Amino acid sequence: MTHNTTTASAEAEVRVRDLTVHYRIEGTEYPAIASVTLDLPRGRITGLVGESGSGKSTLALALMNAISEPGRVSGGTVHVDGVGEVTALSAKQLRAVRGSALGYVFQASQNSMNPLRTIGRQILDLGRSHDVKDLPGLLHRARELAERMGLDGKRVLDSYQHELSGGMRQRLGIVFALVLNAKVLILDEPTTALDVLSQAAVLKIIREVHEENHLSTLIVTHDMGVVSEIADNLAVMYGGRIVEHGPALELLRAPSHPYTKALIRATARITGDLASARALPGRPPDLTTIPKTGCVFRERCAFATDVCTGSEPRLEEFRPGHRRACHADVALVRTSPATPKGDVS
Ligand SMILES: Nc1ncnc2c1ncn2[C@@H]1O[C@H](COP(=O)(O)OP(=O)(O)OP(=O)(O)O)[C@@H](O)[C@H]1O
Repeated sequence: MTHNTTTASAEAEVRVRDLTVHYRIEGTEYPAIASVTLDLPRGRITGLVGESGSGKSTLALALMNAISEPGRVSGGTVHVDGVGEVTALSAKQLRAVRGSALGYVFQASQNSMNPLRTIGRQILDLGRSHDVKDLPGLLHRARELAERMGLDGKRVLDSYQHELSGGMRQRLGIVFALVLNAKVLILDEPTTALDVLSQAAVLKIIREVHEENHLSTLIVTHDMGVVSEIADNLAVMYGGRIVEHGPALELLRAPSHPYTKALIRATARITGDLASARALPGRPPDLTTIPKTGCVFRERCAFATDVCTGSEPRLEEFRPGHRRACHADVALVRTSPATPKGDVS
C-alpha cells in the first residue's frame, strides 16, 4: 500500500460544495445526495464507499454534470481546476470536457461500447471528437495502455466488442478514460468484472498511471477491500450523505463513525479473519425512506441517543483532514465493541 497519511496538505483539483441531487419518483422529488462537500486533491486517490443505494454513483455522475431525467442537480457547485464550474457548462462545453479534462469509467461501461466499430476506430472517434491532432500517437498510447493492462494491444484495438470478454472490456474502459490524458479520473466500480488476481493487477496499473500523471482520482466501490488496497483518502456515504472522510489508513484502522466501523467489520478482507467478519445488520434506506430529520443512520446505530432523532449531525473536522458526521463521542465509537442494531441478515 502506498497511502499518504493526510488529506489537508494537497491542493484540491476538484471542489464539491453542498451538492444536492433529487430524483423524481411518481411526481415527488427525493434527495439522493444531500449537501455533499468534498475535495479531490491532486495526486491523491479518493475511495468512495458505502452500501448499494447510498448515492455513490449519483455523486460520481453529478461531478461530470451527467445526471439525467428523472434526476437533476438541485443545488451546490462542482469546481474543477482548469475547467471551472461544471454544473454551469453548456452541453457542448460538457462534451468537450468529458473524456479530456475529466476521464471516467461509469458502472457497466464495459457494455456501452459501439458494437459496430473496432476498439481502435472508437479510440480514433474519441480523439477526433476532442480535436486531437496526432491520431497515430493517440492509437499508440491506447495500445501501450492496453498492454499495461495485460491485454494484447494490437489484437484488442482490431477487435469488436463482442470478441472481448467482460474483463477485457472493463480494462478497455479504463484505457478510454486515460487515453486523452485527463487530469481528473472518475472510476465507478472499475474492477467488478475481474477475478481477484486481475483486479489486483488492474488496481496496481491505475495507481501507477495516477502517480505518473499526478491525477486526482475518485474510485467508487462497494468493496472496502478494493479501497484498502489503493486509496489515499476515503469518503464513506450513507443515505446520500458523506458520514466520514479522512486519510484511508487512519479511517480503516480507527473508524470514527459507527457506520464506517460496521462496514469495515463486515469486510473479511480487511479484518483478515473470515470468522470475525460480521454481516452489516439491517438494511440501508431507499430514497423514500431516508429520514427527513435527524441522523440518517440512527435506526441502525448502536450509539444513537435522543439528540440523533432531533438534529442531523454536520460533517465536521475533528482532527486535521479527518471529518465525520456523528453526535457520539469519537473515543467512545473508536473503542466500543458495540455493533449496529437491526435484523441480522
Ligand atoms: N434514475 C433514477 N431514478 C430514481 N431513483 C434513482 C435513479 N438512480 C438512482 N436512484 C436512487 O438514488 C439512490 C442512490 O443511488 P446510487 O445508484 O447513486 O447509489 P449507489 O451507492 O451508487 O448504489 P450501487 O452501489 O448499487 O450503484 C438509490 O436509492 C437509487 O434507487
